[in-house]
Amino acid sequence: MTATTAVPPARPAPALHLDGVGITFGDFTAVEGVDLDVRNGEFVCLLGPSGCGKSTLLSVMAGFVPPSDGVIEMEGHAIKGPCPELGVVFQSSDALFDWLTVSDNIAFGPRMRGVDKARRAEIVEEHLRLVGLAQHADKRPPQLSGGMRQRVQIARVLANEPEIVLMDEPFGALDAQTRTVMQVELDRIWRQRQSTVVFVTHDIDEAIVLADRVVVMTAGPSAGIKSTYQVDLPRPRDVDSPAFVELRHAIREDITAEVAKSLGLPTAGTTGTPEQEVRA
Ligand SMILES: Nc1ncnc2c1ncn2[C@@H]1O[C@H](COP(=O)(O)OP(=O)(O)OP(=O)(O)O)[C@@H](O)[C@H]1O
Repeated sequence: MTATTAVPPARPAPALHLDGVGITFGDFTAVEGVDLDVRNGEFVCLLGPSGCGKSTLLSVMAGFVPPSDGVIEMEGHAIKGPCPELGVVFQSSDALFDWLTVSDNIAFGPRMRGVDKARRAEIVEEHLRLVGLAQHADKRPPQLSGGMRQRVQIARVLANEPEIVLMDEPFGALDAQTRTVMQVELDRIWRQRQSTVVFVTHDIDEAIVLADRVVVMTAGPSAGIKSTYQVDLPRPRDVDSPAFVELRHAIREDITAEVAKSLGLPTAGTTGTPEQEVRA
């Protein structure tokens, strides 16, 4: 007779795993001791005071900069540099090729990967539809508005079918109305694609509208994770709902405390405690 032992199914490695990540520039420590797991299909927003190290942390996740300390892995493998599995959307749409049409900008990545012409045409059509730019396929980026250019950038990144999309304040340069529309659009696109997203912003409402989890960073230097908020509100989110307003208030207090600390001001009346987990 043979004895059998039930083996629990292996848990898939997180999409992104950061363990004790630190980033220094010379003798300046920008980020220190960051532990963070991002699940597959999760939308995580990194929020924090200006200059705390959000973009720096994102650059490390993108493989642009190696961490000075700690480990960073994608699906269980060390990130050694930029790779097609990691798509990056920047704040400015300067990364677009102004001399190419919208279609050709979207087709660029697949062409570089050797995708044949017929399949490229399908990818372009699908992504033009996804970002609502089918009517503008033959225009060039300078002929588009800021919001449209950002949608081209998003389409171009998604056309490469990255496992993880890293976004560094992609709507930061847009006016308030366009920004709100883009947040709704991105929420819709993400729900359709269910990609893993890490999104940097300093806009609290933007983070709550988009995220499954909001990660609030401490003020630098040596910035780390102050608190995380699991956002379980139904999508699309109602910015005027009591739960949204309450969460906005809690996060604002958290960040205000960090800004005050960095300016050497008193922080009485704030709620933040290190690494707290809050559900909304
Ligand atoms: N290449 C570099 N050399 C030296 N210091 C740097 C470098 N890049 C970033 N820093 C410093 O690291 C800190 C974090 O910068 P970072 O741009 O990541 O902040 P941030 O949170 O994204 O800011 P913001 O919200 O204003 O965009 C800042 O003090 C910045 O001056």
